[in-house]
Amino acid sequence: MNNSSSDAADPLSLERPRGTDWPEILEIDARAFALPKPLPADEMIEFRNRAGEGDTVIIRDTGSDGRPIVAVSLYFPVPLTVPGGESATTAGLSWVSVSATHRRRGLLRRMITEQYRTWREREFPLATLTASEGGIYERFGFGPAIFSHRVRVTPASAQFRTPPPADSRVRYGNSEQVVRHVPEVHRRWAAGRNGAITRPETWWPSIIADRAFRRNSQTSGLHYLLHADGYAAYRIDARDKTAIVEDFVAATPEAHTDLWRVLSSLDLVSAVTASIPVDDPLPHKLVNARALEVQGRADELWVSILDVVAALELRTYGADGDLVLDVTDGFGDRAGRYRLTVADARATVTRTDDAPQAGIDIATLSSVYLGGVGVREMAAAGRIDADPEVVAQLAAMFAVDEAPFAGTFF
Ligand SMILES: CC(=O)SCCNC(=O)CCNC(=O)[C@H](O)C(C)(C)COP(=O)(O)OP(=O)(O)OC[C@H]1O[C@@H](n2cnc3c(N)ncnc32)[C@H](O)[C@@H]1OP(=O)(O)O
Repeated sequence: MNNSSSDAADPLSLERPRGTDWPEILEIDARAFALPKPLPADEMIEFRNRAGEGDTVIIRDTGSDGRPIVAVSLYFPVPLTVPGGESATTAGLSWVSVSATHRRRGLLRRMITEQYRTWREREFPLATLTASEGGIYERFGFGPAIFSHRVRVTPASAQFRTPPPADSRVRYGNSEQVVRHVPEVHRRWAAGRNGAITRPETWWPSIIADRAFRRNSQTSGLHYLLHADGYAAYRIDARDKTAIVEDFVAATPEAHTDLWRVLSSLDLVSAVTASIPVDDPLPHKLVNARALEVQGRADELWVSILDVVAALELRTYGADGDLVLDVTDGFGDRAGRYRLTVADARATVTRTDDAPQAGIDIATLSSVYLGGVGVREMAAAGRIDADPEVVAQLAAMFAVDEAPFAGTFF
């Protein structure tokens, strides 16, 4: 597709935006996401740098006065670490907005159909997204693949089992130290962490700038705690004296303990909130595990396997095996039978006509791909059609040592 597509009867034209369209795109997006105002100009420039590396589509209502843009969708290249440590460049779908005046007329479906065509052409093995609502994306072959826990730690009762070191090994960082240390340690952490998103260079200026639109009059700017092998960024909400951890990276167990020890002993702070992996060791490091309360579970990252062969061959596996999967796909072109043969943790995947041992739809396969959703749970929910011994075999193959965690919203 070159610049626009619409037929004579349909005034809704799907196009690639021009540079001058961006202020209008930001307005549509702010309105659709119920934000107080569009991104400020400096943020917009950095955002367009990100978007420029992917692809943006808009839909223009050419039949209305002013030919307004009524829908937008874009993707960035998002590097994701898969089980075994390989980094896959995924198509990270984002900023999907349809004007309230044009909703439920198939505009989202039209944009995703076009994006999907581009992703297949550009040979992305996977697509990813962070979802505003849970009921939208399964129909397009996405499944929630990473869950996280929203936790609240009460400093008054959070005492560590081990005594504190003489020196905390943690210091507050000034902006120069943050720029030098934070992207580097984040990269180091993400390189080996199942499910981690490695933030591209173009993302950092906006993250570190922490511009005023990210907070209100009662919340502070980010305070960075730096450790040789990690960091934590939190802001204070002065209304209830809570610390909100917005970013936490620990590349070693020691950094995890040292940073949490400081966070959970902030004077005059009634509670510390954070999003952590579902298998985070923090509660077990505390004398009283109830000092950490799990307040909710969030679907942190959705995944869609775009190329079944490439995606399944990218990750490593917990057990050897040889199974034929019958994959169904109600949206794209991924349906078919695939033989998955795993030897020494690596897979060979081929298309086959052989009889399948398990039936699974593409969204379910995408959910279990990183090991963050269990094969047994999905089979028990009726989402995988297989005999119990095949389920046990698949579960052993897809098992991972640590639950995936993305750590970045986009
Ligand atoms: C990755 C991200 O960016 S997540 C952010 C998504 N955006 C938002 O939440 C912003 C506010 N919402 C919106 O802008 C719009 O309502 C959107 C983008 C969610 C939906 O756009 P629409 O153009 O109305 O969707 P469209 O008419 O193409 O619907 C496509 C399908 O999704 C379904 N659908 C759309 N929105 C929802 C929803 N919120 N919950 C459940 N199903 C939905 C439709 O019923 C339709 O189903 P079908 O084709 O299987 O019959």
